[in-house]
Amino acid sequence: MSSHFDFSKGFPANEALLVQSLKADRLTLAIVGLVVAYYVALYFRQKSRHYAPGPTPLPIIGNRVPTEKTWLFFHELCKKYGPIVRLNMAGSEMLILDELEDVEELLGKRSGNYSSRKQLVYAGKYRSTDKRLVLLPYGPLLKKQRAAAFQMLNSRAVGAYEGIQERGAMKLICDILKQPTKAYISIKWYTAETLQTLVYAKRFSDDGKDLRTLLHILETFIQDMHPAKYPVDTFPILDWLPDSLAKWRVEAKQKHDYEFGFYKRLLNEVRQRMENGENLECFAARLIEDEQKNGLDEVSMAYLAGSAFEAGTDNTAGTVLWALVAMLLYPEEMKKAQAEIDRVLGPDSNMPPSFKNFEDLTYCTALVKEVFRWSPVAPVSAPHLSLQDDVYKGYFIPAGTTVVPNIWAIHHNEKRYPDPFTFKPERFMPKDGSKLGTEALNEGHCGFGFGRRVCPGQYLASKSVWMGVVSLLWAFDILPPTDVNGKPILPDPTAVRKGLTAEPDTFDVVLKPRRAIDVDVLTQAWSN
Ligand code: HEM
Repeated sequence: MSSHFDFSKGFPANEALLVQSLKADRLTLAIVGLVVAYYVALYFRQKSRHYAPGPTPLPIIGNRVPTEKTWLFFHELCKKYGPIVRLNMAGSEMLILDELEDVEELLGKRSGNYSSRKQLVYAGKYRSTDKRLVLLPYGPLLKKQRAAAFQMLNSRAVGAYEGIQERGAMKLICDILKQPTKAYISIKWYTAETLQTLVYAKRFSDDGKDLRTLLHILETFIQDMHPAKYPVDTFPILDWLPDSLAKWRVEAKQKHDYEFGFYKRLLNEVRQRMENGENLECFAARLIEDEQKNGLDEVSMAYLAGSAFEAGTDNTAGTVLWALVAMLLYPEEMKKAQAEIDRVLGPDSNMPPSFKNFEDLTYCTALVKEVFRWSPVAPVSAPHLSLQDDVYKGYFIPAGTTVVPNIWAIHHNEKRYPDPFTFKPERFMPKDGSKLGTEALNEGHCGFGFGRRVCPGQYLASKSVWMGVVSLLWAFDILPPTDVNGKPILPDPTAVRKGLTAEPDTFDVVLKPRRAIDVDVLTQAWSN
């Protein structure tokens, strides 16, 4: 029997199947061969290069990183392997930096190479349609957005917002006096409303509907931007799946529609008011006026204004909340700050401190700086991404490495800050007895990040924290509740909310007025 087929006549069905499966087998073999060759080549290439030390990655998935208290996990690795640790997550390089000297060199002096961000498929591509400043890669859109933000937030410009911050802090005191059990939401209201006034020239309505929407957006966003939260951010190949098999994509797009709708509405309200002839002094109005010059489209403008609103609210409020935790655990430091306030304003003052008192409240300023150090609200900053191959201290750092500065570890480095776990404002008191200006709030710690991606809102933020904390210290004794035996119930300073940032976990606090405050007088002062 001939073993040859007549190709022109086609195959009997089972023979056709045989040929098809032979072809498929060959294809599979070729693909497997290519993949193996790729990994073998990668292995030898990596072997020939001297990478920073780190734990051995598991096959295919690489190293795993927890989504909670990531900074502690990174610090433990650095204790074992040294201050520079390399991780590999499914082929994606990551470098953990535990010491300031290395961070300053790479993210500071070499910032031309280390100022991008890794593209996050879920939070960046789908949720933010690649328009949210904090997630933008290095490039023209980032430069445009940062330049526009700089105009509103540079150290000189923020001097003009002091009145807004002072009035916001007065309202904070009134809100807590009226509803002492709702301090948490009053603090969020304070930081968010300061920003809403600056960005959109409006206050929240009494029902706080917009605040709730913003907090809802933030709650999910700080979790979504964790690079280890969604498998697609580790295995981008999953993005090839159709929507029917990628429910996460549908969900990310829904979140985009929701938040973009919200930010667009706020921007359009400003546009409408300008068209109605109102002369508005706010960031959104500047963006609308400079639309042509800035070259930003509507989505970019809505996200940029929204970014200032959202990036500022949570971190600023989180830091004020950490100050409360510190006061509960370190009552002596609280008393020293209150004694200073009473000395400067007079024990019977009926109005809270203002920025005019800043230079006389040195201990309070040192206390606020210590809060930034003791419990940084952004413990691993926002990771940077390198653009080109580099060599540092003999270690090869390939292009596309995610570089994580461990701010928490830097702030708890014993050599830099002796007795680092203790809250000690004295460490920031000038040795020569000189006064501190507002710029001092941002010095001596690195809570606002590094290099070309340093927080653009840092000058506004540190002054908002100062004003909030000093006003609370003026108005209230910050006390722990007690249990049935009269024992104080103290917060755990290591308990944090889930996500890449670290707001303290829920804790109970008693805010007891320490002076007679006329709420009507104060209300009149802030509502003007
Ligand atoms: C206490 C409050 C705040 C803290 C601790 C804080 C901290 C940070 C940190 C660590 C980063 C990442 C920096 C880096 O990548 O190296 C950052 C980025 C950013 N922050 Fe803040 N921030 C605060 C308040 C604010 C405020 C009030 C605003 C706006 C009004 C703001 C706007 C931004 C923006 C837009 C980015 C992204 C910058 C970029 O990716 O280029 N932040 N912040």
